[in-house]
Amino acid sequence: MKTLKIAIQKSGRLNEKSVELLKNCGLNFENYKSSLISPVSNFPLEILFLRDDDIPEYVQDGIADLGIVGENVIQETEVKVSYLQRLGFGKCSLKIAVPNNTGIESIGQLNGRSIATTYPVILGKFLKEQNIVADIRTISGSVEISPGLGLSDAICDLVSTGGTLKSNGLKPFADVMSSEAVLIGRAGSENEDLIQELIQRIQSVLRAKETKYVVLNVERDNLQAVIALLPGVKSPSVVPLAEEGWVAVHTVIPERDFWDRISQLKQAGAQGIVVMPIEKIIL
Ligand SMILES: Nc1ncnc2c1ncn2[C@@H]1O[C@H](COP(=O)(O)OP(=O)(O)OP(=O)(O)O)[C@@H](O)[C@H]1O
Ligand SMILES: O=P(O)(O)OC[C@H]1O[C@H](OP(=O)(O)OP(=O)(O)O)[C@H](O)[C@@H]1O
Ligand SMILES: [Mg+2]
Repeated sequence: MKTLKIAIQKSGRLNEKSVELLKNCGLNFENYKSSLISPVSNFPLEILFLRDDDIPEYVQDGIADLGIVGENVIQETEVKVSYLQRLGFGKCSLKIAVPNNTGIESIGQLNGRSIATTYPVILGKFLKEQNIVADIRTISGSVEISPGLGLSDAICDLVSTGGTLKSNGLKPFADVMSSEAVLIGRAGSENEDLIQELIQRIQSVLRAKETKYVVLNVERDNLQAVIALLPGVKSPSVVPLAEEGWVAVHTVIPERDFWDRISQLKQAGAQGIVVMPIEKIIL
């Protein structure tokens, strides 16, 4: 049988979450710091540990069948790959930032200025769309210190908490793109069946992350009111309790409005609410 290859980041921001996702899919593999390639013992898959910049090209060229990488890297490398699944981690934004005390107040004032970045392709396209002609200074890291060193008037870099900008006396000025980790592949792969199997496993893990399993007790008289508040995968399971007139309701609740729903359920008569994490939801 053919063995698939998936490329993930060797070390850095996406490594841990990528490994965790694959492990949660039930894949068994060793994850030594020195491993560059690791076979999966219970699925026809090998994991390649790479610099994230190389991942889109490896997938485009068919060296890897799949990859996990930030959208920012895909856009910057301008490769042709298919987005198979958004993964919900590595969320950040690419922003232009300027020193706190700068005279630059509007986007038009970037004309004729210099902007340091590790993303010259994305920034170049953005400036063109905005009809700005600026001097893009491509550097390979520590972008935030360049205005302080007199290397540039502004920067364009990834931001999540904003802590790095703040500690370097910079403020966000314009949003260029938002990004998260995505699963990428190549159109027309000959291993479509195996790829689909892996995507379904990944989706079942992602679905489970967004929901909680809830068991609650309620008097039969209040059962309909409680059921009306439950979304559930299908209708909830209702199990009679030893105590006459009471039932246990088993259901699945989305994480996003969890606490609102729990307080509504309590008001409707739910008691003894037990909440459990879900490992996988297979549709
Ligand atoms: N502050 C952040 N918060 C959340 N996600 C981030 C942040 N910074 C970067 N990312 C995402 O994580 C990806 C990897 O970031 P990292 O800093 O590890 O890259 P790198 O230094 O280029 O790593 P490599 O050594 O693999 O080339 C980025 O391309 C981006 O998609
Ligand atoms: O808004 P914040 O939460 O402060 O995050 C932003 C920082 O994170 C990224 O760098 P990272 O820490 O990954 O280091 P790197 O420059 O070595 O890639 C990015 O290049 C910023 O410097
Ligand atoms: Mg990189």
